[in-house]
Amino acid sequence: MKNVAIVGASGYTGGELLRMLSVHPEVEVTEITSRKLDGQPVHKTHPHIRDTGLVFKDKKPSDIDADVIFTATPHGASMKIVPELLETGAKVVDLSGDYRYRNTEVYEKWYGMKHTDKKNKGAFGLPELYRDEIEKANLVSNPGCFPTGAILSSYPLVKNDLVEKIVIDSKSGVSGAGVTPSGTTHYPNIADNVNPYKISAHRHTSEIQQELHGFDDVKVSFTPHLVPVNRGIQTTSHSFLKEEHLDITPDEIRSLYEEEYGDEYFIKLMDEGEIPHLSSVRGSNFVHIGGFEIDETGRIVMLSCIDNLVKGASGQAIQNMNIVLGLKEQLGLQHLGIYP
Ligand SMILES: NC(=O)C1=CN([C@@H]2O[C@H](COP(=O)(O)OP(=O)(O)OC[C@H]3O[C@@H](n4cnc5c(N)ncnc54)[C@H](OP(=O)(O)O)[C@@H]3O)[C@@H](O)[C@H]2O)C=CC1
Ligand SMILES: CC(=O)N[C@@H](CCC(=O)OP(=O)(O)O)C(=O)O
Repeated sequence: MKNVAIVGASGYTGGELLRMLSVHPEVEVTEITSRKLDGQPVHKTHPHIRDTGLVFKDKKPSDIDADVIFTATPHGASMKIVPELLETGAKVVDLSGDYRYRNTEVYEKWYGMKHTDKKNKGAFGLPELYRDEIEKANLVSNPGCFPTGAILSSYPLVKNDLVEKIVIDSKSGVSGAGVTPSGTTHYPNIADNVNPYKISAHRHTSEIQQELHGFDDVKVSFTPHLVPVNRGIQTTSHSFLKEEHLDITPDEIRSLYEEEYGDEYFIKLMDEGEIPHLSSVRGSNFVHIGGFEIDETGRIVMLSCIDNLVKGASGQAIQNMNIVLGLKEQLGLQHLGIYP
């Protein structure tokens, strides 16, 4: 058994890590930290996590003793904590945006703050693309929730150099905004509504661009929307074919996805005409990808659905932990979505 600690365990992704790790056969959560809940039993905050004996502690990072530590903390906070955690000899999986950028200047521009830890570099924790790097890493930087669905559903198109521009439109459940209530997440503003936000400059644009732009300078734009569901991200990507590829067929597009993801346990490609739904992936680490249609203007329409708290955060973080520990990648993550 390996010991696991969760820093910032009072938040939504912390709770989700606890839920999923409770049935993991090879690891045990031994420490959970919170600054404000010091001394409180876990179920007072996460009522579904019972009988663990776990109590929140307000601990200094250097006093945490575990084989793997998840930092489920906001960006800006993680980079202050992670260097000390790495010095304990633990492997760290960070859920924030702090270590996702190969170029910290891009981070500083989009997050509007100085990066205070330029020494430690994280492997980008999207296993379907970077498994080999993750395997060797001491620090894994879990991707953002929107980028996970957006990158995976567009990657085969850019890898094969087919498109010149991608316009990504995503709808997110409200748990994506974290545990702290705000005006934006207030029930009357959310219910019966669809709220576009940060319509041309959401920070995840830069993360998606980092992963997709490198291929022949494809132009990537992104707009998120809040929808009245607790969990899930539905993404529709409009990719515009290059002039020289206008004769490609939907079947040929599908074959590229089958080639890329055929062996990927967590990626399910929908049948022809089948639309992926949030209700099929909720609570699971699966990504459902569909679409594969091309309209008269040469626009490929791709669709993806994930659970933002699972494949978009804590599930993917556990997938990364499994890889780092040399365990079977699916351990503790095999359960299906809770349809309907
Ligand atoms: N929610 C989601 O769907 C996703 C979230 N993420 C990222 O994962 C991370 C955690 O997200 P989420 O669980 O939703 O966030 P929450 O806001 O729900 O929880 C974060 C927790 O971090 C602790 N915290 C806040 N500030 C600090 C600080 N300065 N130092 C130490 N601890 C601090 C708080 O605990 P306390 O006050 O008790 O100490 C808080 O409960 C964030 O970086 C987020 O951007 C990534 C993908 C998806
Ligand atoms: C619905 C909602 O508010 N979602 C968050 C993104 C989720 C997230 O946590 O992103 P990082 O890990 O990159 O911080 C947002 O748009 O800021």
